[in-house]
Formats: sequence, structure tokens, C-alpha cells
Amino acid sequence: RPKNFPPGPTPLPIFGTIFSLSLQNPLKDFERLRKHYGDVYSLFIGPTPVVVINGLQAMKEALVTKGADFAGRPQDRMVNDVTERKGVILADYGPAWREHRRFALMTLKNFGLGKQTMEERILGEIQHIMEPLEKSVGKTLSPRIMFHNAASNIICQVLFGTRYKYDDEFIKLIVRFFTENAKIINGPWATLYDSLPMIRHLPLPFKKVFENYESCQKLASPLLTEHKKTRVPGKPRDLLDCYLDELDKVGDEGSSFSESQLISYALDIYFAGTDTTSNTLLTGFLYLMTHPHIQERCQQEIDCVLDGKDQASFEDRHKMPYIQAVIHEMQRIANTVPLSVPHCTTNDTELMGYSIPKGTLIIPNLTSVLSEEGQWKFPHEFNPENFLNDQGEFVKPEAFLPFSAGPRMCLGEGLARMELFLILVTLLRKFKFIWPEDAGEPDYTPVFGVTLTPKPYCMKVQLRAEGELCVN
Ligand code: HEM
Repeated sequence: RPKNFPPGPTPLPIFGTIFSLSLQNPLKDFERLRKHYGDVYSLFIGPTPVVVINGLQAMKEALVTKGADFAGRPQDRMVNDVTERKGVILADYGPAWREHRRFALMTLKNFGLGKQTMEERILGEIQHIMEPLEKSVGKTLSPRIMFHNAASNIICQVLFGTRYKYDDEFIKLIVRFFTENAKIINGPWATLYDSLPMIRHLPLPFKKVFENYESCQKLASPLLTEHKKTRVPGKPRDLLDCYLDELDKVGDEGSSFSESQLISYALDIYFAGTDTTSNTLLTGFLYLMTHPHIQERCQQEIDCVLDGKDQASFEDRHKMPYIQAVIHEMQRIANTVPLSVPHCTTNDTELMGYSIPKGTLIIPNLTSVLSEEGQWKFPHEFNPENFLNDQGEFVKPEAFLPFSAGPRMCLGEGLARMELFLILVTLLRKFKFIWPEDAGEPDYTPVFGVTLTPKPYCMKVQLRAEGELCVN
């Protein structure tokens, strides 16, 4: 360890400290190491030092106060080789990342893209979720594919101006490739790839990740060809058109925008916007079914606020403090991106008195903040009171960081919050969701990955009478 570097377990030659962590799910080990070494400690992936940041105080100092120092992304890991260092999520801190991030934020904010607003698109997609639910009244259904496809279609409309049927081959393949890759990227083969550069060219199971990513690019590239044929310059229908307009403006030279970037960039936003939102919904509905009194209180608030209205609007959230608290609590407990996305220091810097050299890999352990004792009234249970004050008003504690913080913070937060609100309110208004009698005890332990996923479960669906819980 360099001088004054954060402490941690003693590394072994070649393997570093990988034996200190369970490769299946290291979250408990991270917690154990925090108790032993403090909020900032270090590990070694092979010979590479890694600093793990825990707790609100250290997280704020790194990601916000010293945001620029901690806003890099490592460039020498398997995922970088797979994506050929294109796209936005894994781009290093610098002009190309900044321009692509700004462009995505601007395009997402420009809700008026085409004719529909973002809210209309989401409400339109919700109608497609209603169908399988209505067919399942009185029966049980597994909600995984339904939520995944809904989130996927919302982002596909923004990116490509199109939605896909829930059994469309294109989406099924993309989802399969991404799911397989997410598993391998988090598994032991990726750790070996990162630790031992000499094995990178061998025909080992990690080759599959490269093949899958290439297949995704091949699947998405006809969309670009079709857009180039049918677009009207200056009248963008979606993000692809906006990007092509931008290319017309800036040209290829001296700009970070290029056609070869575009597919990877779109796939990045697709991936970031699908798995996250759908897993949050899956976790949320699991807890709402097993906490029926919380579900009922949500329905009471919805019935009263939407009394006589056709459908919910995002503005209604201001009149629904309890729903707001429940959605935030769903996100806190879902802990959807438990270790954020790895960062990297861009300068020699300091954190909580330790020295951290430029180029050090950083893991922001968001899990440690979302359940940190002292920050929450009920850190270890599902309880919307975590977000309500004594007057029943919605309040958001500083430790609510599921989207991370600072310059690299999630750029889809606005879209994700709109989706979560409109989907939850619309479904709870019409249906009651029940944990099936024959399903046994619910298992809340998630499956570890880049995103945490609840174990597969089924829900029983009942129709509700309109406004049945409104006492006014
Ligand atoms: C509940 C839903 C979501 C959660 C919990 C979530 C969480 C996160 C987290 C923790 C990061 C890493 C931030 C960091 O490195 O410090 C991130 C990055 C990112 N998210 Fe999300 N996200 C969600 C939804 C979305 C959606 C809907 C989109 C797309 C519109 C999106 C696009 C991105 C992108 C592009 C990045 C990379 C930003 C950068 O590197 O500058 N996310 N998200």
C-alpha cells in the first residue's frame, strides 16, 4: 500500500485480497470490513488497489465536495474492452463524457420530442401493462417480464421512437444478451480477467461477453440505418435523430460525437434505464404485497386525490406525501445499484485524512448509506415513516442516495421517478396485489449483480372498485 493509503486486509501475491470477499455476493463482507477498518478501506483486485467508500460522511466528501477528483472511471477492466471505451456510463472524466452526458440530459429534458410528452409516453405504456393484469384477475402472475418490458419500451421510445410487443424477438434477444453479460461481468471470470492480463486472449468463458455485446450492436444497427433514411433534419423524432442532427452541426472532426459512438451510447442508456427501474418496481411490489396495510394506505390516498379524474399525472405527487414516502422507501430498500458504478480518481487527492493517488479504482458502497444507522429512523425494515415527519409530510433525508451523487450521478433520475410514480399509482388504483396463500414465506434476499434483483415471485391480482377507499 502507498504511504498513508487507507488500511485493509493483507493482499496475497497475484490474487490480492479477492479471498476476503464472497464472489457470489460481497455486500456482507463489505459491511464486515467496514466494522474492522472504518469508513474508508482498501482491497486489491490482483495487483490493483481499490478504495471502498462507506457511510454518508465519506461518500459526500468524495462524490460531492471533491467531486471532480473522484469523477473518473477505470479504463482497464473487462467492461472497457467489451464496450471499446465508447458510450457514456464508462467514459472517463473529460470532454467526450461531459458532452455526451449533457446531450443525454438535454434530450431527456426535452420531453416534447416528437408529438408526445414523456408523461404521455409513460401513461401509454402503462395501458399495455394493464392488459396482462386484467387477464390475470383472480389468478396469479409473475410480474418480472411485464415490468422489464414496460421500462424497456419507455426508454426505446425515447431512443428509437418505437415500442415493441412484449413477445418481440428483438427485445427478447437484447434482454437475454444483457442479462447474461451482467452475470458474467459480476462473476469470477471477470475478476480473473481484471486480475490476470496474461489470460485475456485465451478462449475462456469471458469471451461470451464480447460476443453478446457485438450481437447487441448488430441488432441495433439497422435502427440507425433506418433513421438515416427516414429522418427529416431539424425535426427529430427521438434521441437517434437528435444525435444525427448534432452530427450535421458539428461534423466529425474535432468533436466527440460520431456515428461509431452512437450505437454504444444508445445501448448504454437503454441498459441503464431498463434493469434499474424494473428491479425497483419488482422489489416494491414484493414489499407492498407482504405489507398489505401499507398498500391499503397508498390506495386510500390515491382514491382521495384522484377522485373523479381519468388518470394520474406526475403533478399529483405533490398531493400524495404517503405515496412519495412509499416510493422512496421502495428505492431505499431495493438498493438497486448497491455498489454504484466504479469510479476512479482523476488527481492525487485525500479522503477522510488518507492519501489516494490519481488513477485509483473507487467503489462507492451506496448500500452502506441507504441502511446506515443514525441516518434512518428504521434503517433495517421496510417502513415509509423513514420519509415522513411528525406532521405526515414527506421529507427526504440526505442519506437517500440510490442515484449516487456529484458529477457522475444518475442522469435518468427524473425519468425513473416519473415512471415509478405513474406506474405505482395507476396499478394500485385499479388492482389489489396479494401474496398468494400457497407461496410460502416471502424471501426478501436479492440476487446480487450490477443491479440487485428480487428472487422470482408471483402475485395474485384482484380488481378494486373505483374510489372504494375515499372517505370524502
Ligand atoms: C430506479 C432507477 C435508477 C437507479 C436506482 C439508477 C442508479 C444509478 C447509479 C447509482 C448510477 C451511478 C452513478 C455514479 O457513478 O456515481 C447511475 C448512472 C447512470 N444512470 Fe441511472 N439509475 C436509474 C435509472 C436510470 C434511467 C431511467 C436512465 C436512463 C435514462 C439512467 C441512466 C444512467 C446513466 C447514463 C448513467 C451514467 C452517468 C455517468 O456516468 O455520467 N438511469 N444510475
